[in-house]
Amino acid sequence: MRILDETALKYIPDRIEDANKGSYGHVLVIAGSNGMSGAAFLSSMAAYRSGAGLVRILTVSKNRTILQTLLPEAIITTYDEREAFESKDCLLSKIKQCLDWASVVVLGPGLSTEYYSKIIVEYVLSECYVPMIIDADALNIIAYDNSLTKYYTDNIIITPHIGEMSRLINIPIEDILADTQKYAKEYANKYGITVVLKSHRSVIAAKEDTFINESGTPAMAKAGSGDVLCGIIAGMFCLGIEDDLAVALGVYIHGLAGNLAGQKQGEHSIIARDILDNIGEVLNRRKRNGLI
Ligand SMILES: NC(=O)C1=CN([C@@H]2O[C@H](COP(=O)(O)OP(=O)(O)OC[C@H]3O[C@@H](n4cnc5c(N)ncnc54)[C@H](O)[C@@H]3O)[C@@H](O)[C@H]2O)[C@@H](O)CC1
Ligand SMILES: Nc1ncnc2c1ncn2[C@@H]1O[C@H](COP(=O)(O)OP(=O)(O)O)[C@@H](O)[C@H]1O
Repeated sequence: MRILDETALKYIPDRIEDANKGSYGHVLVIAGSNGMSGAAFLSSMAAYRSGAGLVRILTVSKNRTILQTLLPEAIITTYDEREAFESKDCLLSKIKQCLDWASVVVLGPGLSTEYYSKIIVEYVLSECYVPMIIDADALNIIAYDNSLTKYYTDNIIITPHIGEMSRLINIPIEDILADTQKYAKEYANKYGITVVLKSHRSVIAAKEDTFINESGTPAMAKAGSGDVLCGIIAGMFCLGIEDDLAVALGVYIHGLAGNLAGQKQGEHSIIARDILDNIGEVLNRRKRNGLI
C-alpha cells in the first residue's frame, strides 16, 4: 500500500523543447447529454490544464454551441440521439473514427443512461485499445448490464464514487464505506482493471500496487469535482506517465488542486472550475520545491 506525497510531482516531465501539440496526446472525451454539457466541459478542460495537446469532445448535437463557447480550444464532434435508432451504422462509424484518432479516452461524465448512450458505451468498450477512464453514467450503464464487463481489459481505469460502486457490485454504500480498500481491490482483481474508488480518502487499486490518496478537502464535495478528475488522469497519460503512476498521480494532483482552491476561495465556496484553475500551480510546485 502506497501513499504519494509532494515528491511524486518530480515525475511530471518538462515540456520538450521542440514539442508540437501532437507530442502530447489526443484525448477523446465521450461525455455530456442534454442538460449536462458541464461534465464534458470540466473533463476536457482538466485534460488541457494537465498537459494534453489536443482534446476532442464527442457529445450530443445540442451541446455543440455551449461547448464551443466554453472551450473553443476543443474539437467538437456531435451526434444526434436519434442516430442510435435511425442510422446506427453511421453513428458507430463516427465513433470509430474518433477512437482511431485517440491516444486516451474518457467515457461517461454526464453521458446519461438513455438507450443511445448504452449503444455508445458498448461500442466504445468493444473497440477501444488505448487507456480509457470510465466514469459516471458509463459505469451506471455497466452496473445495469453486467455482461458489458466482458469487454474489460487492462487498459481500463474506472473511477466510481461510492454510490456508483454500490450499483456496480450491488453492495450497500455503508458496507463499502466500512472497507473501501477491500472492495476496490476485489473488483480490480476480478476484472484485471484499475479501480479508483473515490471518497474523502480515495483508494487506487492499480496493477502492481494499491495507493491511498491523502490530498483533497471536503471543499471538493461539490458537483463536477469527479469530472475534473477524469480529465487530469487523461492528462497524465498525455505527459507520457505510465500505468499505475499516471492514475495515482492524477488523483493526488486533483486533491492538491482542490486544497489550493479551498484555501483561496473558502471551503464552502469553491466550484469545480476552481479546481481546474489550480492544476497549473500544483504542476509548477515541482520546480518551486526543487524536486527537479
Ligand atoms: N454539470 C454537469 O454536467 C454535471 C454532471 N454530472 C453528472 O450527473 C450524472 C449523475 O451523477 P451523480 O454523481 O450526481 O449522481 P449519482 O446518483 O450517481 O450519485 C450520487 C449519490 O452517490 C452516493 N455517494 C457518492 N459519493 C459518496 C460518498 N463518498 N459516500 C457515500 N455516498 C456517496 C450518494 O448516495 C449520492 O447521493 C453523472 O453522469 C455525472 O457525470 C455530475 O458530475 C455533476 C455535474
Ligand atoms: N470530503 C472530501 N475529501 C476529499 N476529497 C473529496 C471529498 N469529497 C469529494 N472529494 C473528491 O471529489 C471528487 C468527487 O467526485 P464525484 O463524487 O464523482 O463528483 P461528481 O460526480 O459531481 O463529479 C472525488 O475525486 C473525491 O475524492
